[in-house]
Amino acid sequence: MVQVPAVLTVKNLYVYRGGKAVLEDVTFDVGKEFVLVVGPNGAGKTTLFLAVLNLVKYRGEICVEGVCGPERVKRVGYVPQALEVGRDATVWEYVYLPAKFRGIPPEVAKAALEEVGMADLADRPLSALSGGQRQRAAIARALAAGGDILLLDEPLANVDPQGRLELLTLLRELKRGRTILMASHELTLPSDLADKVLLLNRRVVAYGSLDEVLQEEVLSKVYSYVRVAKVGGSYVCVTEDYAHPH
Ligand SMILES: Nc1ncnc2c1ncn2[C@@H]1O[C@H](COP(=O)(O)OP(=O)(O)OP(=O)(O)O)[C@@H](O)[C@H]1O
Repeated sequence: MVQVPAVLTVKNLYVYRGGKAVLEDVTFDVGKEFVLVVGPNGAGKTTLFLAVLNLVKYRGEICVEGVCGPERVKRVGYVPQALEVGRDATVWEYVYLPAKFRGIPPEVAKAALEEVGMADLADRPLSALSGGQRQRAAIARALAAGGDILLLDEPLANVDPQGRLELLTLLRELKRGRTILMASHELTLPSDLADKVLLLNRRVVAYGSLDEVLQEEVLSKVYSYVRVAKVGGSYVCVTEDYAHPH
């Protein structure tokens, strides 16, 4: 695997929720690259993101270029699975609000809206957006607040095919010069999107290039049914969870 300088490092991470370990001894690092975070339901993908954001109690070390305390969060932008939005807010209000709280000038939020191709929709109420447009607005919000490390929690879920194509194009552009972790249930994605795959199931089951991890014998360690094919420029992976992932 190509070695790139680490931006985000996670070392011996443990998280307990509801009295049980949901992440155990998780260690990996990520440079300026795009990492797909996969694993069955309840594998700990969202919990990993919450720990990076300092939103759950954890044991272990999480650092952004040597900053391991809560200040590291200023570098991290988060796009949650369910977008908590007031439906009356406009795109601009939604995108600029967290940046405003951090004292970031509006120009940065404007540039973020432009980067996701939504500058012309700034005055539109969020309730009038499609699923794909909402995801793009959420990405702009995360970028505007200063996040050059982006944590995207299943951004392709509930997005129609056209929106999906637009999002994939945007994600390819965003990954230049940034660190992106994207949780996904779906493993059928263009192979040039991600640089690496982190296969989680409470622990790190595998971490490596797509060719290394998207293999039936690797994926079958956590999924009950797996078929993988490489078709044209894409991996086509069909998986089914075990009834009890742990
Ligand atoms: N607030 C909570 N209190 C207690 N346990 C929780 C809480 N939130 C999540 N969990 C548990 O933590 C484990 C990991 O959940 P998490 O949401 O991180 O997994 P995930 O991989 O993101 O799952 P999914 O793919 O279904 O979104 C699960 O067993 C879940 O039941």
